[in-house]
Amino acid sequence: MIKDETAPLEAVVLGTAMSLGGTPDLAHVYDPKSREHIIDGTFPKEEDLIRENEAFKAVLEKHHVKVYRPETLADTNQVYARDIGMVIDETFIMPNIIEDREHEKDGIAYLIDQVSPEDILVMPEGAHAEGGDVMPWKGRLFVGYSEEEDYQAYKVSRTNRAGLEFLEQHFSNYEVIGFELKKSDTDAKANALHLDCCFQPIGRDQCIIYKGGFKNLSDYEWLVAEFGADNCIEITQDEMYHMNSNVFSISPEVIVSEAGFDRLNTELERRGFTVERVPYTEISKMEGLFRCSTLPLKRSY
Ligand SMILES: NC(=O)NCCC[C@H](N)C(=O)O
Repeated sequence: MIKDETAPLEAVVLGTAMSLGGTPDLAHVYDPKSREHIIDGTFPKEEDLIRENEAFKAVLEKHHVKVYRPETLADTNQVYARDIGMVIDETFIMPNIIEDREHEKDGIAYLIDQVSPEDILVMPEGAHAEGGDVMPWKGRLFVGYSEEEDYQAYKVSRTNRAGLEFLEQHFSNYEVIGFELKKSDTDAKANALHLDCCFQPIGRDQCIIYKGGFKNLSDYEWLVAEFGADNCIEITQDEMYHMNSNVFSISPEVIVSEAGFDRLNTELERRGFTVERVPYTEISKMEGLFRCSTLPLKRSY
């Protein structure tokens, strides 16, 4: 059962960096930050990614979370488990994701086999959504998406209107609210790859938000009004680039955050959160962080 972003976590799929397949060539890159690091010769090494990813696993286990791993597929980047499936209520949704990453789904097939068939929802052709864009929160379903023009124009546009409408049809118990995101295939500072790259609810009624990630100012303003300005931690463009909104909630009180996010971590502690600091800078080079690395299966209510 998953109804929100922060209830105490019981079980999760954590992506793996094993058998990453080395540095991709530019023809096979699908986000601007990886692209930047390939060009600069700073694309992360598998051993460093594994070290960071295992440190995250240790923190999850310290908090008694059952951690499942994808089956390792040869030469496949499986770090970001978030995007390849999603759980809403008791339903496991198998979405249509970017073709370059479709193969990653094979790694979690063994887990999906354990879900009863009536709890599996397969997205129809033409509807696209990735888990990083989808967030249940207090009876609402926040969805980052692109309208057709952007969806066709950008590789980093991953959820389309048909995906949004599919969620609307199947989760009529939620009020589905779509937010168009700003996209760039070449400039990571001008790109909100997924909704969780510019926004995430935390605690019971707070959020982390980057204004510039929203294509329409009115969406950002709506969220700030909804959460209340005092309950929003606003982050800068640089903080967005370093993925400050992509922390991960183990519970309403405990947040996993990057060890070097000084301003954010201090602010979270000032607000009463327990911050579990994990070094994750190498993983951040591929335009994802903690939330992106996880696919929560069960939170307790
Ligand atoms: N939820 C997320 O934002 N996931 C990060 C995915 C990063 C990966 N390089 C991608 O472009 O799909």
